[in-house]
Amino acid sequence: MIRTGGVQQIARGLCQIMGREISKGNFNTNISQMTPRGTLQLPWSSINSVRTMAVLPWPFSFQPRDFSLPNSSWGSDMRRLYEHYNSQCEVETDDGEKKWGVWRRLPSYNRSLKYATGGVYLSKIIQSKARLFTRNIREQGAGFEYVVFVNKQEQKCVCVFQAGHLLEGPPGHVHGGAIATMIDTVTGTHATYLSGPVMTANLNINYRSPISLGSTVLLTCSLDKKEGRKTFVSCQVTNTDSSKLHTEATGLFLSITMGHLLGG
Ligand SMILES: CCCCCCCCCCCCCCCC(=O)SCCNC(=O)CCNC(=O)[C@H](O)C(C)(C)COP(=O)(O)OP(=O)(O)OC[C@H]1O[C@@H](n2cnc3c(N)ncnc32)[C@H](O)[C@@H]1OP(=O)(O)O
Repeated sequence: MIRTGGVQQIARGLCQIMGREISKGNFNTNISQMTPRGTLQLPWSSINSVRTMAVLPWPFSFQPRDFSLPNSSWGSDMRRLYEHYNSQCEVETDDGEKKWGVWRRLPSYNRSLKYATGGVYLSKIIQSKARLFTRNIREQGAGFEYVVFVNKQEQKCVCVFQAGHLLEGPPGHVHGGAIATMIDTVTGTHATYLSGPVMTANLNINYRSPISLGSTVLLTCSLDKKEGRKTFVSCQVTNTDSSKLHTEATGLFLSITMGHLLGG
């Protein structure tokens, strides 16, 4: 149920972007409802008093850049693994129809919900400058280059991650905080995919072997269990053929309402 004015504002804002209207009702999106073209199928059937609701564009900004698509900074490992999973995202049936495959590539933008106020600190001026932490470095290849694919059947996801030169920790190697950031991002995205909006409550990380700066690694996440509002996810960071373990982690994610994000 919509509980706060802020949530209603978001719902209205999203609908206004799309030139549609909503008066009241539920607003609980799940990124598993994204369609092949990166649009989002909102659960409009659960919204009362809604006029013409159908498939709406992903509610970030107008024609946002999708950072999960290949760019010229991607090395051969990054491209090869992207192709490996991307080729399994869509399959062609005997009668030539395109259908989802076992994997889905999740689009990635530099701003999540545009209308989140973030409480009193995120003024309208600051809000317009807010950016997703992992997507805030303009230079391609300098920071976090990554793409996430999810496999709903197996309730797992993989992230292909190429660590840029601005992520240095120990000389020539990736900073532990940058690795933790990627683990939080990918496990959090996976938990959101499985359970809807969540926040990280607990993250345990063991660093087993350093990651060379500029190299590409795989983050593989799987669902351990779901208990009420709790989603438990584990994650392994390995080299590209999974023969070497770099990092392993477990995370607890708690389902939240949109009001929790808005401070409402
Ligand atoms: C949204 C739309 C998405 C759109 C798609 C966009 C995709 C774009 C990708 C970006 C992906 C980035 C992903 C980053 C994700 C973050 O980094 S989130 C930021 C870091 N996390 C935070 O700031 C969270 C801060 N903490 C909190 O807000 C609150 O503590 C929480 C986590 C919401 C929980 O509070 P609460 O809801 O009041 O829950 P509470 O009643 O305290 O506890 C409920 C249960 O959980 C247990 N629990 C709570 N905390 C813990 C804990 N730390 N350890 C163990 N148990 C715990 C309690 O013991 C309790 O258990 P039971 O007694 O029920 O068995």
